[in-house]
Order: sequence, then C-alpha cells, then structure tokens
Amino acid sequence: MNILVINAGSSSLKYQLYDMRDESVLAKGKVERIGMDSAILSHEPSGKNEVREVSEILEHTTAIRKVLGMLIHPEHGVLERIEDVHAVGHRVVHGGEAFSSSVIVNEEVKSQIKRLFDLAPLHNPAHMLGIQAVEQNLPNVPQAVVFDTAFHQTMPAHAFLYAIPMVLYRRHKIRRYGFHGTSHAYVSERAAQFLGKPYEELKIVTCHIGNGASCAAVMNGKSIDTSMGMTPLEGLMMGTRSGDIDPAVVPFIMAKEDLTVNEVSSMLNKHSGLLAISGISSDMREVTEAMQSGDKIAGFAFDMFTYRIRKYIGAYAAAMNGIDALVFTAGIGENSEAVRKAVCSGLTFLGLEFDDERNRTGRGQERLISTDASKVAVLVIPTNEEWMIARDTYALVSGGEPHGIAVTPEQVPSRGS
Ligand SMILES: Nc1ncnc2c1ncn2[C@@H]1O[C@H](COP(=O)(O)OP(=O)(O)O)[C@@H](O)[C@H]1O
Ligand SMILES: CC(=O)OP(=O)(O)O
Ligand SMILES: [Mg+2]
Repeated sequence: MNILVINAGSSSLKYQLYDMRDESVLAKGKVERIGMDSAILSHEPSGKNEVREVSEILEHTTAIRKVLGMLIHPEHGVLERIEDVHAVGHRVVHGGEAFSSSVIVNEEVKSQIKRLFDLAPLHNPAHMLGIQAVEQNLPNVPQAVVFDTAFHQTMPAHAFLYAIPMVLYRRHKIRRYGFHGTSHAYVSERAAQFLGKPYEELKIVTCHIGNGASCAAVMNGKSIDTSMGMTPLEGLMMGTRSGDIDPAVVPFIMAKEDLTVNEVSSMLNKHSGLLAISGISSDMREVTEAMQSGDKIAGFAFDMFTYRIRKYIGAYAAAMNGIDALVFTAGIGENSEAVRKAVCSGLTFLGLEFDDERNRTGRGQERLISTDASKVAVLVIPTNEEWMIARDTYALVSGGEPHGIAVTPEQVPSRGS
C-alpha cells in the first residue's frame, strides 16, 4: 500500500510517499515560502536527483496540485498513475477535545475540523484545503487525519486550565491544548531510545523550533505541559507570532489603534515575532545572517527569541523537578547551531555542559551535543511527523488501531451544579 502524507504547515507543505510494505520512502519533498513571492518546490524521488522549481505559489491548493503532478512526472515521478496513491494521511493541527487519536476522514470529521478554524486560523483552513484538493484529484482514496493536539491530551487539568471563570471551559472548552504533539511524541521517544533508557522513566524537555515553535515537558512518556495554548499563538516567540503577551495589551491596542478583532488577531499571528522585532524577516536564516554581518537589531531579535526558549526550559525543569534530556528539533532546532548554543548558554545551573564541536558537526543526524559528563543530555533529533502519520493512516485504512493512547482529558474539579 502506498500512502501519501501531507504536512501543511503555516508557511510550508511537506510530503512523503511511503510504500508501507517495507515503510520505505518512495519520494519526499516540500514546498517552502508559500504565500511569499518565490515559492520553492523541492522534490526528492528516491534514488534520483533532487529537482527544484521556483514559482509563485500563493496557497496550499496549488501546492498540492503541483506535488501530485511531480509524483507522476515522466522524468522525476515515482508512480505510473496517480491511482497508485492508495491512501492519504494529513497532519491536522487542532483536534480540540473531540479527537484524542487519529481518525478516517468523513463528513462529520470535516465539519469538526471546520468548527475549529477559529482556534487555529493559520493551520486548520490550510489542512481543509489539502483534504479537499485530494478529494478532487483522488476521488475514492481514503484519507486519515492525525492531530497535533492528541499527544498533549494527557496534561493534568492544573496545566491545561486557564485561571479564568470555569464556566468558559465548560461552555466553550477554552483551555490549553498544545500543538506539535506528533513531533514532541516522536522526538521524546527517539531520545529515550538514543540514550538507551526507558522512556517511562525520563524527564525530557522537547523544543520544536520551526516557523511555529513550542516546548513540551514530557515526563515518564507523557506530555505534562506545553507552551502553546488554546491556539498555536501562546508561548515562545515565533516567525510571525508574538507568543506570550499580557492579555490586557489586546483590548488596549484595539482601543488605541482602533483595530477590529480580526485585525488584532492578524497582527499577533502574522505580523509579530521575529519578523516584527528584526524588521527583516520571519526566516531565522535571514535574521542570523544579518546578525552575523553586524546588524544590531537582528541580533536583538535573535536574543529575544532564544531567551524565551531558555525561560521555558527553566520552567519545565521546575515542573518536573529536573531534566534528564533536552531535545532540539524542527527547522530551526535541527539546523541552527547558533540558536542551540544561545539557548543552552545560561543553563549550566542544571548541570548542563554544552559541547561546541558536537553542536557544529553531524547535521541531519540524531546526535548528542552535550559533553559525556553533562547531567542533562542535549540532543538534536530530526523530527519525523510524516512517518508517524503514515503509520496511523496505514493502521486505520487497514481496519486497525492508531498508535498512541486515546485518552479522555482529566476531569476538572467541580463544586457540583
Ligand atoms: N540552516 C538553518 N539555519 C537557521 N534556521 C533554519 C535553517 N534551515 C531552516 N531554518 C528555519 O526553519 C524555519 C522553518 O521551520 P519548519 O520546521 O520547516 O517550519 P514550519 O513547519 O512551521 O513551516 C524557518 O524559520 C527557517 O529559517
Ligand atoms: C502548530 C504550529 O504552529 O504548526 P507549524 O509549526 O507547522 O506552523
Ligand atoms: Mg512544522
């Protein structure tokens, strides 16, 4: 069975085509800089050379059409006919409390995902476009969805509730959900395997630092806290998202600048973060290059970005009463030696000893970047959300159970009605 996995991020769309007989990857690729003037489609057919195409791709529907075209391309394709795609698995960012494990797409699931648009405005609409584009291009092919929120459903109520009137949780399910769960689950489990220690006995902080960024505290194999909240806006400073902000700032700016709800939401989601502070770009590569050529404001944005990550690591060390392992993953976490070094400087109080040489070498590999004597093992683990999605999609379309634990959220205490 061939399974196409689609991971539509806020600015990128990654895909991998798996042959599930041996879980081999037939082709993979990504479309980057969606919505910017020059999008790049990089397609890597297994055993052949990578192909790159630069064109204007303004939204995800066009991106998926280009990807399907590439899979059956006479020269660069890996399939004879598009019907050789037997199932499609999608990453879906927000599953709310409705979904604590992966499911097959049907009309009801689509309406639930649509109901969650408000809570993940940069993501769920993109996923829906992806699901619809597949329906149009590959009618009758089963599709499954794997939720970013599912892994965090084990959080205790004291971590997922906000200190606002309880009625708002009961009525509207306002709470912390957390995101990037497929990635936090994958890299934390891989970290335990890498260290040769039982996953169920480790305290791990995972830092998924991409265009969207979040940290998670994974204790004894379960997420017990994470930095993103009801939406993927809370927590760390990100490419274009503000992360944590005093909620009083929102009505204040709305009044002073005469902004509507949509305008203020767009400001915090799309015009803040690295982009706003650096005044250069939301892309960490460009900000780092500017900093390294002496741009002081880019350096300031970089420092703010890494300071916030360090603060969360400290918070989660307190939440778990220690850390055994610290894991970096995603676009920035895997590729930016400068970000990893800056985050880890100032964590010596945890007994963490960073190894500069290990940090500089071995790109693309799972590896240790702390010294052998360090009390905290610092690791770089390339994430593999796609493989997790392929595995669940395969299980579901074959009539089996998805991986992971389907949990009911912890009951919130109540004084009765
Ligand atoms: N070599 C690199 N150095 C620094 N940042 C990098 C590097 N390669 C990629 N990135 C950054 O990774 C981010 C995108 O990460 P990614 O995980 O793909 O995000 P998303 O899935 O949210 O679109 C961008 O900010 C990009 O600049
Ligand atoms: C949830 C989220 O922020 O996803 P991404 O990092 O793909 O933008
Ligand atoms: Mg991502």
